[in-house]
Amino acid sequence: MTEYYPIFLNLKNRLCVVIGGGKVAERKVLSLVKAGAKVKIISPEVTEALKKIIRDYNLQWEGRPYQEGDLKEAFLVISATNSPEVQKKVFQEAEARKIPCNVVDKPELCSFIVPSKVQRGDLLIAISTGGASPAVARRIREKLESFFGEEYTIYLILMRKIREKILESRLSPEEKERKLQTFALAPIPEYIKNGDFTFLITLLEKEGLSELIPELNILYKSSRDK
Ligand SMILES: C[C@@]1(CC(=O)O)c2cc3[nH]c(cc4nc(cc5[nH]c(cc(n2)[C@H]1CCC(=O)O)[C@@](C)(CC(=O)O)[C@@H]5CCC(=O)O)C(CC(=O)O)=C4CCC(=O)O)c(CCC(=O)O)c3CC(=O)O
Ligand SMILES: NC(=O)C1=CN([C@@H]2O[C@H](COP(=O)(O)OP(=O)(O)OC[C@H]3O[C@@H](n4cnc5c(N)ncnc54)[C@H](O)[C@@H]3O)[C@@H](O)[C@H]2O)C=CC1
Repeated sequence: MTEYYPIFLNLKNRLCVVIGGGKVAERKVLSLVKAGAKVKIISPEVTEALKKIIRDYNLQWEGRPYQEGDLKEAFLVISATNSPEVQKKVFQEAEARKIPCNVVDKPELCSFIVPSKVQRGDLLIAISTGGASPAVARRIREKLESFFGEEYTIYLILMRKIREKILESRLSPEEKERKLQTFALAPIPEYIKNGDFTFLITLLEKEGLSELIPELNILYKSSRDK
C-alpha cells in the first residue's frame, strides 16, 4: 500500500500536458481547466466532447502521437492513452525531468493520483481510496454531495468575512479563538438552507459583529438569483 500525501495544488496558468484524447482524458482535462491550468493536449485523435472543450476554453491541441521532449515546459503531466508502451515512456520522461506524473491505468507509474472531489466554493473535499476502488471513491463523493449542499458556498463566504473581522479586532488571542470556534460550531449552513437568519443575526449581535448583518441579505439574494 502506498502512503499518499494529500495537497491542494495551485495550477493557475501552469502548463499541464495531457497525453491522449479519450473519455478519461476528457475528465482530466476538464478538471485541470476548472483549476485554471494552461492545458496542452497531445493525441492523434480526440473525442467530440473533448473537441468542444478545446474550442470553448481555447486549449492547445497537437494532433499527433506523443514524442520525447513533449514534457519540456510542463509543470505536470497526465498520460491517458490506451498504449502501455506510450504510458511507460511518458512516465520515464516525467521522472527524468522530475515532473509529477499521473498514468491513468497504472498506479505504479503515478507520482500522484487524482482524487474524487466535492466542491462548494472555497470548500474542497478530496476523496481517495489509494486506488483500491475508484468506484467507491465516487460513491463516497455522492454521499458527501448530498450532505454538504450548495449552502456551503455562501457559508464559507460568510465565515471568511467573520474570521477576517475577528482576526483584525483588538481582542485577546483567547477571545478570538473562542469566537472563531463559536461561529464554526453554530449550525449556520442550516440557517442558510432554510433562509432563516433569526438565530444568526442574534449571534452576530451578541459577538459584536452586527456590521455583517446587511451582508446576509446580499449573500442570500445572490444565491437565490443563481
Ligand atoms: C489510481 C487512479 C489514478 C488516477 O486516475 O488518478 C485511478 C485508476 C484507475 N481507475 C480505473 C477505473 C475507473 N475510474 C473511474 C473514475 C475515477 N477515477 C478516479 C481516480 C483514479 N483512478 C485514481 C485513484 C483514485 C482513488 O484514490 O481511488 C477519479 C476519482 C478521479 C478522476 O479520474 O478524475 C474518478 C471518479 C470521479 C468521480 O466520479 O467522482 C471509474 C468510473 C466510475 O466509477 O465512475 C472507473 C471504472 C470503475 C472502477 O474500476 O472502479 C482503473 C481501471 C481501468 C480499467 O480497468 O480499464 C484504474 C487503473 C487501476 O486501478 O489500475
Ligand atoms: N484512471 C481512470 O480514472 C480510468 C482509467 N482507465 C484507463 O485509462 C486508459 C484510457 O481510457 P479511455 O480514455 O477510455 O481510452 P480511449 O481508447 O478512449 O482513448 C485513448 C486515447 O489515447 C490516444 N493515443 C493513443 N496512442 C497515443 C499516442 N502514441 N500518443 C498520444 N495519444 C495517443 C488515442 O488517440 C485516444 O484519444 C485506458 O487504459 C483505461 O483502461 C479507464 C477508466 C478510468
